[in-house]
Amino acid sequence: MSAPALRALGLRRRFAHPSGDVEVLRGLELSVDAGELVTVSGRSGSGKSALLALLGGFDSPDAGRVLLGGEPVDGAPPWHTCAVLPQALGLAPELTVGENVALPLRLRPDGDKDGIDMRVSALLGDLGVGALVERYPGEVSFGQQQRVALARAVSGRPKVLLTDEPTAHLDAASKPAVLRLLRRCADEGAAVIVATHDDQVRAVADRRFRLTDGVIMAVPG
Ligand SMILES: Nc1ncnc2c1ncn2[C@@H]1O[C@H](COP(=O)(O)OP(=O)(O)OP(=O)(O)O)[C@@H](O)[C@H]1O
Repeated sequence: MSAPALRALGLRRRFAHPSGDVEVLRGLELSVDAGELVTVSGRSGSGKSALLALLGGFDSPDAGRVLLGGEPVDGAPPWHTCAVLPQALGLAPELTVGENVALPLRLRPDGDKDGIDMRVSALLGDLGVGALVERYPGEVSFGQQQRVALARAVSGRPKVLLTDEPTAHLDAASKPAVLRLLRRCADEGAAVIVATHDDQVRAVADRRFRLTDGVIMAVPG
């Protein structure tokens, strides 16, 4: 049997503050298979973003480990292995919208370079921001930037996709396309983990978790 796409084992993370340390994760366990979409909810400050930073290799746990496809994570893996959509988005301001979305495809060692433009316009079109392809991130709204950053995260067909509140700045008309894309990524074989407060995201998930007191628990749909 193949290893889960993503596994977190006994994750602990403590942050030092002058007013007292905060232990955000206290032995957290999580296992997500390829093709699954899971949500992680929890009150503001419960540690969802801290968890995604550990899963994506942008931060190191005080104890425990993260395995991607059975291999230990040591620093941020390449985009086609694990792509992250953080709340801050992280679009490159000096690249156009289209160039940002193309980046993971250009960096993918085994990628079909001929199909890049077509995939970029298809993704941006699906998300309703196709007309923005030649603009720079600073020339589009935050909600539009969020969809561009999602298109960039998924463009390289990552095995694991980590997204932090991907619907937080979207209006009702823009959201269904984002939900469809997250679902499609999982249906095409990615392990998709979404930190969210949004019931509509939870509705399209295969499994739902809640992060409370540093550990994660499954919650019914
Ligand atoms: N780099 C850091 N240094 C110190 N404290 C931190 C750091 N990152 C997070 N924290 C603290 O860890 C806790 C969890 O923060 P985190 O951003 O993970 O919460 P969250 O569940 O994602 O919240 P939200 O739903 O508001 O985005 C908070 O108390 C926060 O202040």
